[in-house]
Amino acid sequence: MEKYKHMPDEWDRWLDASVDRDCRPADILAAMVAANYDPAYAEQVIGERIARRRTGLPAAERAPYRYGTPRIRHQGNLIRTGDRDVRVVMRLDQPVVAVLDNVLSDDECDAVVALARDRLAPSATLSPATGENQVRDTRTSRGAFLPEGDNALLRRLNRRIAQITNTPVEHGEALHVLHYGVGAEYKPHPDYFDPNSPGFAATLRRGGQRIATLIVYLNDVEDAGDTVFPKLGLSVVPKKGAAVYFEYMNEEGQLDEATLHGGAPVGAGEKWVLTKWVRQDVFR
Ligand SMILES: O=C(O)CCC(=O)C(=O)O
Ligand SMILES: [Fe+2]
Repeated sequence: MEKYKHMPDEWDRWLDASVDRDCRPADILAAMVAANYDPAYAEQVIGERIARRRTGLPAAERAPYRYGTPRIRHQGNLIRTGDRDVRVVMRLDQPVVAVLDNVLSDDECDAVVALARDRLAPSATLSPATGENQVRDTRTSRGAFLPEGDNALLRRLNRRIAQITNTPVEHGEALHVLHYGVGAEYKPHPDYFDPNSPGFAATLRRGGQRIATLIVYLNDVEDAGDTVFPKLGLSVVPKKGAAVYFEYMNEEGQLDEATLHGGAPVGAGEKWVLTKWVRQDVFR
């Protein structure tokens, strides 16, 4: 039977009551999954409900995001890094999104793919409700973190990306590679962690909130697989060595929901990306 991805009023009231009684998120989730709810859907609504109870405000009633000066800086179309001239192709200011070219050379892209290929594992997502890492149909790619260690290429890329994002290198998480086969996708999501979701407390202690993301395309995709921003009607088409940058936390700690994005299903061929998520503080 098809799993439920919406809730009748009766269940809605049950969920409110369970949250009000401080039931354990894992128990609420287990009850919903036993009643045939889609697990990813259940985690999402439970996380949101707890978050709403803690802030007392639904998302629509919070203060609108205030835009400051974008972190990323360029002169003309140029971002000069220590070892490579990166080009800005497109910039949007609200939300802050930029499309960059010439971020990695073809050889660097191939070398990163070669490094990651044998380390891939099914991509997991962190449950907003329980904080567990789970494999869900919202994310059907395979991925691997690439800790820098003593790898000269990764070290160079981490430094270059820190210069592009104008953030300290220590604030970056380890580089992360994703591989999508035909039909694989990453459904729209924010990259930041809702600070009120109980499942995200542990990761938020490791360097604070995520503030910005750089996604570098490591190959040309035969068909589709765009990075989509559904609230903007924007699709960034993968191009080997190019990248999309976006930022979503300002100095006041507000989070920009307009940066919701996903990896659309790959139509033909395969898609490889390299992601850098940047934290507020030193990431440990
Ligand atoms: O594959 C994409 O285009 C999006 C990847 C993504 O959203 C991420 O790595 O956070
Ligand atoms: Fe993302």
